[in-house]
Amino acid sequence: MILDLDIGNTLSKWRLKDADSSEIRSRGAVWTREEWRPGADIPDLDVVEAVRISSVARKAVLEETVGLLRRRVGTVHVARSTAEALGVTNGYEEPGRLGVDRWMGALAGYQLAGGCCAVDCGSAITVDFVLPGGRHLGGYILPGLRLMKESLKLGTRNVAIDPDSEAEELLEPGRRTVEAVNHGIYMAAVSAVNRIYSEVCDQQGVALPMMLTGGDARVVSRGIQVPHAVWPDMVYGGLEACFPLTAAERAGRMSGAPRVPSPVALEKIRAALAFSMLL
Ligand SMILES: Nc1ncnc2c1ncn2[C@@H]1O[C@H](COP(=O)(O)OP(=O)(O)O)[C@@H](O)[C@H]1O
Ligand SMILES: CC(C)(COP(=O)(O)O)[C@@H](O)C(=O)NCCC(=O)O
Ligand SMILES: [K+]
Repeated sequence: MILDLDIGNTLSKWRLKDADSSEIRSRGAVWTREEWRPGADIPDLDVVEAVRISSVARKAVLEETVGLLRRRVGTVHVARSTAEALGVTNGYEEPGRLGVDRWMGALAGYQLAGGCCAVDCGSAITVDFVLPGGRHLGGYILPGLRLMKESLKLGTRNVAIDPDSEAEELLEPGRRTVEAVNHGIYMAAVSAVNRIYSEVCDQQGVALPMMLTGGDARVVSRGIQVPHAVWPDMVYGGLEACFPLTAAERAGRMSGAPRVPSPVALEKIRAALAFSMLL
C-alpha cells in the first residue's frame, strides 16, 4: 500500500492506495493540531510500503511525522516547492517559499490540462495560474471561509455553511447574524475567485481550465460562474506526478482526476469583465 498525506493547516488528510491495482482503499482526516497516534483514524502502517507527503504545517509537525514514519516505512517522499518540475516553472521569486500544497495543485493541474487555474479552498483560499507552456505566474492567497468567519468574532463560528445550499440562497442578504456572516463571507470568496480568474485570463490573453480542491471546494464551486472541475484529490495528484510509484502513475494517470473542463471563449470572459465594470 501507498500512504499519501496532505497536511494542511486545519486537517491532515490521508489515503491508502493499492500499489498493484491503483485503487484507493481507504481515506480519512485528523485535525492537524492533534498528535498522530495509532487509532481508528490512522491508517495501519504495517501494510504501507511507501509514503508521500505534502505538508504546510509547522516544521515541527512535519519533522515529527516524518520521524515516526521513517522508523516504520521503507520509502518516505516529502514534496518540496522547487524552481521547476514536470515542465512547470515556479513563478515565485523564492520558489521554495511557495506553499507546497499550491505547488502540488499547480503541477497536477498542468499535468491534467496543460495551462490551468488551480484553486484550493481550505484554511486559506489560494488561486494559482499556470500558462500553457508551463509558466506558473504566482497567485493569490485569501482567508478561507472558516477563517473569515472566525475573524469576525460574532459567535457564529460553529454554524457552518451547509455545503448543499444553493449559491442563489447564499448570495441573498442575510436576515440573522449567522446568515449575514455566512452570506457575506461566501460572497467575498466567490466574487474574489471569479474576478481573479477573469482578470488574469484577460491580462494573459488565454482562457484557462479551472480546477477546485479543498474542504470548501464543493460549496465554492456553486458560486463560480465559469466552467470548472472539482478535484478533491488534486494535491494527491501532484504527489503522484512527482513521485510515481504504480504503473498507472508512471503512465501519467492520477487517481480521481476529473474530466478537463472546457473553458469559455476568452471574448466571453472579457465581455463579462467589461460589463461588470459598468455596473
Ligand atoms: N468536515 C469538515 N471538517 C473540517 N473542516 C471542514 C469540513 N468540511 C468543510 N470544512 C472546511 O474545510 C476547511 C478545511 O479544508 P482543508 O482543505 O482540509 O484545509 P487545509 O488544507 O487548510 O487543512 C475548513 O476550514 C472548513 O471551512
Ligand atoms: C497559503 C497556505 C497557508 C494555504 O494553506 P492551506 O489553507 O491549504 O492549509 C499555504 O500554502 C502556505 O503556507 N503557503 C506558504 C506561503 C505562500 O504560499 O506564499
Ligand atoms: K490544502
